[in-house]
Amino acid sequence: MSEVDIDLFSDLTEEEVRANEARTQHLKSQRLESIEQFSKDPTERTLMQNRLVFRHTYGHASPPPLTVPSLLTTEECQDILSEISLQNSEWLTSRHSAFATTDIPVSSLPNLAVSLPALLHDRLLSRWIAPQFGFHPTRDLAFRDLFIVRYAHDAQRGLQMHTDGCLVSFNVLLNSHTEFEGGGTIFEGVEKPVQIQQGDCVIHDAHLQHGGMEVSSGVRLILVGFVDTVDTITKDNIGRSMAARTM
Ligand SMILES: O=C(O)CCC(=O)C(=O)O
Ligand SMILES: [Fe+2]
Repeated sequence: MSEVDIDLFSDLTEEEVRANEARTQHLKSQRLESIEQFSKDPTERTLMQNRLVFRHTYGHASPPPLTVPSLLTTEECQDILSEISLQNSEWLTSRHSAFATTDIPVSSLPNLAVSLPALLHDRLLSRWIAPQFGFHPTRDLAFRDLFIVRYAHDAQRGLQMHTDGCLVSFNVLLNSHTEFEGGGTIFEGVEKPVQIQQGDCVIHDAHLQHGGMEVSSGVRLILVGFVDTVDTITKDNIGRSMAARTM
């Protein structure tokens, strides 16, 4: 074949389209066959198997959001908020590129950077998120990001509909619901916004479209977490630090 015969932009022939479809179908059924042979118990499967089962189960339809009441006590919520005032932390608006929140990363708060992820790992990842989504309670999951978000009637009021770049997301209301009007999390397919009490937590599949309902008065403060499998978080962190070194 001469160079002029190669047209990268030509449409595939009907035969090639059929062959591609058959290959995709074959891969799908191979994947399904191997998933069916996995143990039904997530603690007996590997991390990669658990991830495959998660994708297979929720790839086409997300489960409805789940509310965990009183994940944090009122005192614990207040301690988190006092730490922000104590550190005189600056609210950032450029950490999440596409759907930016006004936020502070927990990693920048010295008295919470280690203790809060540890507490949430135990109380939320192991007890709720791992069993709910088919992961090993202690081995598989970690936080890709953990941050405190501020919505206010005279600043950022809400957040448009989006999906998060992780497997599972959650938010915990940190201040009292009496300190604002409106607010809550809107989910595709859920009629009313999910409005929780101080310390309660809403967990959801990160691919379920959701957004922050605008506050019409006052201030709403939430703790947001993006949860993923430890292997992908480690890989992305290595990639990021290598990119930083070559800059
Ligand atoms: O405001 C909320 O309830 C949702 C926040 C959120 O989805 C996010 O920060 O990614
Ligand atoms: Fe989100």
